[in-house]
Amino acid sequence: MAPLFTINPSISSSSILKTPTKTHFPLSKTHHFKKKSLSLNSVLSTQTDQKIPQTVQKFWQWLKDEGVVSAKTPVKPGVVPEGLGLVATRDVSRNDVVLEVPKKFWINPDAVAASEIGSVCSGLKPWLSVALFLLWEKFKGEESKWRYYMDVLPESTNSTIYWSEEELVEIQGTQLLSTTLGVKEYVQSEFLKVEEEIILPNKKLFPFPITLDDFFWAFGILRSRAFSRLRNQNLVIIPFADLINHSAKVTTEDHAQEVRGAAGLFSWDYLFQLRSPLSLKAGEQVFIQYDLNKSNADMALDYGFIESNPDRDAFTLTLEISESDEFYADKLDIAELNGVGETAYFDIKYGQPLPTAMLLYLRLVALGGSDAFLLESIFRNKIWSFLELPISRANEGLICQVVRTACKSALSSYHTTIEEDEKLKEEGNLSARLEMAIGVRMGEKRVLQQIDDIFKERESELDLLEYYQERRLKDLGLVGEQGDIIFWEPK
Ligand SMILES: C[S@@+](CC[C@H](N)C(=O)[O-])C[C@H]1O[C@@H](n2cnc3c(N)ncnc32)[C@H](O)[C@@H]1O
Repeated sequence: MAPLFTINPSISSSSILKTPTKTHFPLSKTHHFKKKSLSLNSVLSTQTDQKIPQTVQKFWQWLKDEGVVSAKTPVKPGVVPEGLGLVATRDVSRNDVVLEVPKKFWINPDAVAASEIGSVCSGLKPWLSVALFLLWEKFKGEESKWRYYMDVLPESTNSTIYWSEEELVEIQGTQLLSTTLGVKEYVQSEFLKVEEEIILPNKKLFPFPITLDDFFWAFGILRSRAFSRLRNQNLVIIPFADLINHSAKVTTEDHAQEVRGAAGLFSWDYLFQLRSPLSLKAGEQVFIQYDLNKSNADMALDYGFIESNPDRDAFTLTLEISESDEFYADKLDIAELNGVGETAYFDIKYGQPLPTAMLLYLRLVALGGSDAFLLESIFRNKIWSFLELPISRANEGLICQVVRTACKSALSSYHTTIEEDEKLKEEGNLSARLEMAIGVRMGEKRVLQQIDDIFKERESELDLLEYYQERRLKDLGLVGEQGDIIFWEPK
């Protein structure tokens, strides 16, 4: 029998915010803010604080000049352990509006369409057009309307798309590594297409060389800073609002919204409005929750940091109906009738039960031998509900065996054990990237271990489980409560 499941990452290349790669950003002559890890208290007191980089001070002045912020705005940019962040300038109550940014300062596909490069970007995927726009504005340097914003953008993050080969060795065997490589390949191929179809044929619009590294920079910026949960806005960068950092302490996600309101002295427009999810004292940093559903591997790829919370540990199991299965067509038909396909992905999270559909799918994939009659068309409408419970000892045993073998094989492909990782963590003194690598590989292994434990326990219960034929006899009233067969006795 072909392998029941392969272990590989699921990469969606359809949307930027689920997909992307490496490097250095030599780009323009404008100087970039270099991340520093200063303590919060040392920073933010006044507008002219020398510890605030010049670029940030100029950005703040620009926001004031443009009327985006005023004396009423209760936050300002500051240097914090996460790079730049937003810090309260006075006490803020939970749910208070901390900032509003008018639509004319949003960078989204509409802004690109209205720009000089709009005509050549019209057929592009939204993320590609915004990425090109960022690069185009960046290269314009002093000429750019967005120069003060461009100057506060980081050169890179700790996202795995920027890791060196040596650093990537630390996530050897992980799904994060396969996803990272897949995303890098995807971004590279999109870059080559855009270069050939848009950049090179429009030399007047793009008189400067755009390298793959530049493109990765733009991709990383989008991936780590774009807001995607606004009504009508699937991909939008909001300068100033994008300085906000994430904290696990925030457990709600609805902090941002689009409202209509005053955008300057005489005009009304849509505003991006951000509320503080927590109450704060003056001088404290404002945080939001980026995404409750992302695993640590997603966070490492998108934002370049992870949480120590084991609830973020996850592993995606990929199960498939093999084309070489003699019942391939019937199984596929049944799967499709029930909303799954030839390949199914199941995200397993640490500490949470297995997804319900996973056992059904496994039982279907493993169906064969004397159970194969259930695949006949007369059972087509009922088979999915039959699969909710164990079918036969052979079927359930096969599932356990295959899943456990796959877990063990996946576990052996990591170059360290959970215990070795724990020891490294205890020893401390790790770089941010190494700490992330250890956290993610340990998390994946913990989930694999958990899956193995679940199926190990199930394997030990195989003799105690009730199977399809027994249930059927019971339904027909032919089996007693104790499992004894009731024979018909003529009176
Ligand atoms: C939307 S930006 C926030 C502003 C950013 N700190 C800066 O300096 O421009 C998201 C990036 O901030 C950093 N960041 C946000 N929250 C963080 C956290 N809790 N721990 C570490 N880094 C964080 C990561 O580099 C992430 O990619």
